[in-house]
Amino acid sequence: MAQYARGSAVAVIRLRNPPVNALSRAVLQALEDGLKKADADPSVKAVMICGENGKFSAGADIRGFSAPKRLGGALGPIVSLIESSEKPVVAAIEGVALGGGLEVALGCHYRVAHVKARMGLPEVTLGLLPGAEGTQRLPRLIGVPAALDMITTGKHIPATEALKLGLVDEIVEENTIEAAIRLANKVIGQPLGPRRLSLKPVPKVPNMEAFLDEALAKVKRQARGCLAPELCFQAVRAATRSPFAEGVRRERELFQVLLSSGQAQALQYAFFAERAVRRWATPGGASWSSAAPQPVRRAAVIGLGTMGRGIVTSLVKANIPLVALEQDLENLNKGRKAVMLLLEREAMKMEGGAQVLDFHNPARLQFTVDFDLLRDVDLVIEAVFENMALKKEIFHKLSKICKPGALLCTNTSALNIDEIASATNRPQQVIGTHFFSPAHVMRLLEIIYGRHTSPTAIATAMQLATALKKVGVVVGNCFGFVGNRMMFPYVQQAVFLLEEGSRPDAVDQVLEDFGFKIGPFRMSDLAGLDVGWRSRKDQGLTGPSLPAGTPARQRHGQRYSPLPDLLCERGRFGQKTGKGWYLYEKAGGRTATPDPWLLNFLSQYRDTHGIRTRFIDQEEILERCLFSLINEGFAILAEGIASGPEHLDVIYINGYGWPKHRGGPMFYASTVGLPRVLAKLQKYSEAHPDVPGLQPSAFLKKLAAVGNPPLKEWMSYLSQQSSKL
Ligand SMILES: CC/C=C\C/C=C/C(=O)SCCNC(=O)CCNC(=O)[C@H](O)C(C)(C)COP(=O)(O)OP(=O)(O)OC[C@H]1O[C@@H](n2cnc3c(N)ncnc32)[C@H](O)[C@@H]1OP(=O)(O)O
Repeated sequence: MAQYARGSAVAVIRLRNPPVNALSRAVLQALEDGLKKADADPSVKAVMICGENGKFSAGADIRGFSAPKRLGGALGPIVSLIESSEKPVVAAIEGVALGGGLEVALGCHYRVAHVKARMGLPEVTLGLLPGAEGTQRLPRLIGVPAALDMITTGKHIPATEALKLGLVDEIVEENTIEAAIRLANKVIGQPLGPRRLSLKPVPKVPNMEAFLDEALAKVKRQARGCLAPELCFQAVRAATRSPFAEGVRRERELFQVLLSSGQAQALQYAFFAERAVRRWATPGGASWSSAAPQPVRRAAVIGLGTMGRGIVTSLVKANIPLVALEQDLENLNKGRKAVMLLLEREAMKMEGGAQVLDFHNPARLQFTVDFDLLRDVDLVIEAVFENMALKKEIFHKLSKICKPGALLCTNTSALNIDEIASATNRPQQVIGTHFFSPAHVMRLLEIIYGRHTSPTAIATAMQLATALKKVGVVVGNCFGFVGNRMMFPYVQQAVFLLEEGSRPDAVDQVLEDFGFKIGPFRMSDLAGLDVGWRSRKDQGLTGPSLPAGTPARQRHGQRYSPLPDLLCERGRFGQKTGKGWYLYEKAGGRTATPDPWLLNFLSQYRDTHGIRTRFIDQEEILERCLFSLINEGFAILAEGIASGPEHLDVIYINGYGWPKHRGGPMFYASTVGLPRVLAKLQKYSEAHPDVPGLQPSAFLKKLAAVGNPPLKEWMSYLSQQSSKL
C-alpha cells in the first residue's frame, strides 16, 4: 500500500509494504491513486514521496515476476505519471532506493537522500534490466559511463557517491523527510521542464561509439554466459542512439526477453534461496526460530596457514577482536607478516583504510604462541592442517583451557565433527565451520553440526557468518559434508573421462562453457593435487598402506583411477610445482597450457591398462560430471544432511563457482527435468556398473516416479514417504 496524507501545501505519499516496501501491485495502485489525488487537489502545491520505516523501496516485488499475472510493465507508466506532474515531486530517500524504487525516484523532479542511504539498479543480478524507463533516464542524469556501470553491474552506491554523480540533489544527516518537504516548499512554482529527465539530452562522451564498443567487450567478458548484462548494455546504448520514447520501447522489448528467460527465473530463485537458508533447521528439531546465539566479543584463530590467514582477515574486517595463535615463533612470524599484508590490501580497498580496521592495535589483534591467552575468548576457530590426530590434540587442549561457554569451531573440509568433539569435555559446543579459500573473499561458510552440537552453537555460528558478511549454510556431518561430498563424484567422472579418451582442457572447456568459473582440472591444479593425495593416503586408497596385490584401477570392488596419484608421485602438484594436469610458466605460475607430456602419459596409461581410447562428445562430458554431482545431492537430501535443495544450490553458487544464472545444481536438475536426469544416469550407469556415483539415488527415482514435482515440493515427498524409498 501507499499512504496519502496532506500537510500544508505538500502532499505526502508513503510507500508501505514491510519489510522493504517492495512495489507490489497494491503499492503501485495506491501510488497512482495518491498522485491523482494530489493532482486533483488545488490546495496541494507539491508532492513528497517517501517510504515507511526508514526505507524508500527495494524495488519491484520480485515474487511478482513469476506470479500468474506478472508485474512487468506496470511501473513504467507510473514513473512517467510522476514526471509529468504539473506539481513538483520530491523523493525522500532513506535506507535503500533500489531497482524500481530508484526508478520511481528518477521520475521525481528532485531527490533528497539520507547520508546512509544506498541506491542502485540491481535488476541485472536478478536476470532483468531496469524496465521502468531507468535505462533511459539514468544516462540522461549521470551520463553514459556511470549509468552503464551501475546498470550492468547492479552495484549499490552510497549517498555520498550518488551526490557526486548528480544522482541526488542533496544529502542530509538528520531528518530526510523534513529536508524533502523543505525543498518541495522551496521549489513550488519553479519551472519543471528542466527537471524532467525524459526531456534532457544524453550527455555526450567524446567518441561515443568507440567507448560503447569497449564497454560492450568488458560486459561480455564479465558476463560469462549470463544474458542480462548484455541486454542492459543494449538498453543503455539505445538511449545514446534514439529519442526517449523509442529508447523506452527498446527497453520494454529487451525486458520481455529477459523476463521470459530461464536465467531470470534461476537468478530470482537464487535470491530467495540465499535468504531461505538463514531459516535453518535440523532433523532433531532445533531451528533458527527457537535458538538464540551467544555474543562473540573476542575470538581466536589457531593456525596461520592459508586458511587461518584468511579467517583472521575476515574477523578483523568484521571488527571482532581476536588472538591469532601458531605453534612456534617461526610460523607465527611468517603468519603475522602474511596477515598484515592481506589486511593492508583490504584496508586500501576500504573507505577510512587502516584506521577503520585498526589491526595494528594489539587489543584488537594479538599474535601469540601461548595457548593460555585463549582462556577468555568466546569462540575459537581451529584452522590447522587437515589431520584428525592433530585436531583432536588441539581440541583436547582447548577443552581444558577455554572458558566453559566458549564455542569451539573446526575449519575442516571433510573430517568427522563427532570424532573431533569426542576429544573434548563439551561436545555440545563443538561445530564445523568450513571456510573456502581465500577465506576473506569467498562468501560461503558451511556450518556443520555434530551429534551433540547444541542449537545455541549453531545459532552462534550462523550469527558469525552474518557478521563476516558470509552466507552460512547449516548441514549435517558426513564425509565431505555437502559441498565436497557432491564434488567427489564430479571430479571422479572428470578423471574417468580422461582414462577413456578425453583431455583435461576438453573437459574443462565444456564445464567452463556451461558457466563454471573454472573447470575441474584447472581447479585441482589451483587447489593443489597433493591435498587429495594426502586424504586418499589417509583413507588407505593409495600409498604404503595399500595392500599388496590391490588392482590398480579398483578399490573395494569399485572403479578407481590412480591417475591423480601417479601425477603426485611424479611431483606434479599443480600450480605450486609448475605442473599438474597442465603446464605452467613456472612454479606458482597461473597460465595453464596443455602439456604434451601429459597427453603422452595418458596414452601410455591407456595402453598399459588396455583401455580403448574413444572420442567423448561434449554432451557426455557435461552429463556425466553434472548428473553424478546432482545424484549425490539427492542422496544427501534423502539422508537429511541438508534440509532442502536450496541449501545445496546456495553452497554450489557461493563456494564452488556454479553459474548463478543456472540457479545451482538442484535447480538446474529441475529445469532439465528429473525423468531426463534419471534416464541419463541409468544409461551411464549401465555402461559403467562399477561406478556407484552413476547409480541413480532412490530419492531421484522416487521424484521422477511421482511425476517430476516442482523443486519446492521435493522435501514433502521425503518426509511423507521416506519409508518407501
Ligand atoms: C515492474 C517491472 C518494471 C521494472 C523493473 C524493476 C525491477 C525491480 O525493481 S527488481 C527488484 C530490484 N531490487 C533488488 O534487487 C533489491 C533486492 N533486495 C535486496 O537487495 C535486499 O533485500 C535489501 C538490500 C533491500 C535488504 O537487505 P537485508 O536488510 O539484508 O534484508 P533481506 O535481504 O533479508 O530482505 C528482507 C526480506 O525482504 C525480502 N525482499 C527484499 N527485497 C525484495 C523485493 N524487491 N521483492 C520482494 N521481496 C523482497 C527478502 O526476500 C526478505 O524476505 P524473506 O526473508 O522472507 O525472503
